[in-house]
Amino acid sequence: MTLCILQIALDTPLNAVFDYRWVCDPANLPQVGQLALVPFGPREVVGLIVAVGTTTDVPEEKLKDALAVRTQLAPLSAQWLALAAFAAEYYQRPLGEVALPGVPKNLRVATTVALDRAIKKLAKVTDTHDATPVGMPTLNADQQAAADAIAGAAGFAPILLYGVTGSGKTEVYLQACAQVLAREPDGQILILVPEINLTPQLEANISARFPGVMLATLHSSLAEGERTLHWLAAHQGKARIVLGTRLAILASLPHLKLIVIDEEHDPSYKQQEGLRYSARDLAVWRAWQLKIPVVLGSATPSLESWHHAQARRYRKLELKQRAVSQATLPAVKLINLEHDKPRDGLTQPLIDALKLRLDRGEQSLLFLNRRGYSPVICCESCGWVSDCLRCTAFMVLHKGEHKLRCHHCSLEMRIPRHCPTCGNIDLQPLGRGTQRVEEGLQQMFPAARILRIDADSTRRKGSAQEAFETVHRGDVDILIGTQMVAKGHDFKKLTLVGILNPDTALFSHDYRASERLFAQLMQVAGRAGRTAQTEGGSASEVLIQTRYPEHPLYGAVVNHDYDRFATALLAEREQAGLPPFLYQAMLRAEAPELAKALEFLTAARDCVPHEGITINDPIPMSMTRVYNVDRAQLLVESPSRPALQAFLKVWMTRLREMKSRVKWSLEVDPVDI
Ligand SMILES: Nc1ncnc2c1ncn2[C@@H]1O[C@H](COP(=O)(O)OP(=O)(O)OP(=O)(O)O)[C@@H](O)[C@H]1O
Ligand SMILES: [Zn+2]
Repeated sequence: MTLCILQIALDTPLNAVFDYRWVCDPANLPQVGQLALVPFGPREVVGLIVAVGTTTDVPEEKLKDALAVRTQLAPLSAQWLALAAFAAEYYQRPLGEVALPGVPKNLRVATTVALDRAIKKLAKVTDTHDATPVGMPTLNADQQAAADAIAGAAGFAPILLYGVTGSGKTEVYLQACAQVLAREPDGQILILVPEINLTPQLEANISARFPGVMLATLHSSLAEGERTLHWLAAHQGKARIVLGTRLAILASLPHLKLIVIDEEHDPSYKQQEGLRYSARDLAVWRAWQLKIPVVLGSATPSLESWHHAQARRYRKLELKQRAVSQATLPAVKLINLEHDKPRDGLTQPLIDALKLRLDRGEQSLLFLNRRGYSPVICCESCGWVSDCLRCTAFMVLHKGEHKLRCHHCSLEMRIPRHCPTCGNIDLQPLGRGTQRVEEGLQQMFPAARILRIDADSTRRKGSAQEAFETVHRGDVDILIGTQMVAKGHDFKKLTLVGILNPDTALFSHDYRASERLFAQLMQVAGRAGRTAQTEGGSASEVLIQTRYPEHPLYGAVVNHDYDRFATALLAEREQAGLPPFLYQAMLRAEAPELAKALEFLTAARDCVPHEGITINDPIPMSMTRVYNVDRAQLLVESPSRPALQAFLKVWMTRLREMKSRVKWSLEVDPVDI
């Protein structure tokens, strides 16, 4: 028997790896990348073996024995470990906190029942290795050129697939996949989409196209058993295509040959808690590491990717036209709310346009990025408003449920019968959310089939998919929804899009707000007119209700002019010294009192020398209080990424040593400022 010392990474905030003793047959030495069960405090936890040695600094009497090594599972590859190590270092988190959550929960428990079951189940799947595509449509010349360029790219090749909405980017991905799978008999492909809701549509497409290929999906709403099975299928190389949301970027894919990120501009690729990573950025790093192509697809690329393409670090492939012949981009019109006063939130031109679609049996989409009935209720006699008791936010009226609800801390209360301050019984809803628009529409068009899709209407598992299927079947006349309906979906009968209240984002303090608003409007507008105009049917159009029709952002949407808008925004950013010309990190602190959070950040600001790094003053976050804690932030900036990284490393060590009771976190490349 041989005694070895296993160095193990565990999912804990402690920035360290832990040594354990393991006695085994020398023919069966544990390997780096294997999972092991170990005692940790009072618990038994599964960790990841990152080194196997013979010595340790831990005194003999303190050294504990590992309990088991999961030999039935092939080790995670050195490349996967390098990806986790990179993410840990770049985002300044302990390795274990990055690596272990990437492994399904079922494999991180004391028993191996679930693991053994999944292994057995997968052993029965026979892989035909037949990647012959079925029913591949003939691509247009631009699509074909793009697909060939992607499939033909050698080595590390970041590619921006810039194609207008409805230009058939999906077909380009599938065609490129077909070529890669045919060429690489074991090759695997990773396709990322920003929203779970987009997976069923694409999953169906991929399965129909490649019936002989095993497809695995990875997203947060899988049941644990399924997740284990799919993760394992990817890890064993059996799943040749893996389709997932951002978390899939950390999947183990031993034969990865191509990564596709659809709607690469989408903010959902950024994880906003725990390990605050950008799946898009990690994808580019992973492609670089493996020397493979990575495709970033969008009609409205992020300014970061656009900037890389302009500087020729990314290759730009363009699809200028809609894929379906005679389908054209919709005409975008601005309706000035100063002249056309809305009734139930809808102006007359929009009401007329809706009527026309109803008469012709076509679909319309109304987009309003605000759920609930109204964002606040108020008392007109004393000025009381429905503030949340725990947050700097209003409680939103949910009329159907007779409730006020805070969208930040989920506090709920019954709608007061009279004003809590002055007793006035006439409390008024102020402003309009999707439920209120839905109610108005029902009164206006009693015979129409109206469907609302937002986080409230799709709470039940599977209900979002059902709702989208109803729209695809054509059983809906007017669809009203939040950003959930804005992206990616290919609604074939839709000829009208109405955009109800986009102005608020024009005046945000966040410099990214206009980039986001522009992308969102272009995306939602892009849901209209994706098939050819039928005889006697309507030309597709988009009506935007605004108080600022002269704003250049709307002008760019009217002209479908991403190029000019992006170029102007980039020039502004360069002049103002903002990303992507500058690198940032945000330190956030939260405490029961704002003063404590600010005090911590002030101490943090001064605790290490920071030449070449700008550290701004600590400020309260714009929504200061959430769930009874006050939050403040400190922005750190540098024109050099390596300089910022070097500083962060020293700074984080120092901050951990401070052992402050204030809860704090760091976000590298923050997206919400
Ligand atoms: N070569 C082709 N011939 C005919 N139809 C096509 C072709 N390529 C794509 N299509 C069809 O065009 C429509 C739009 O394609 P797709 O949804 O891939 O667009 P997209 O570029 O991803 O758009 P978006 O950015 O808006 O999501 C789909 O209905 C698709 O089936
Ligand atoms: Zn609240």
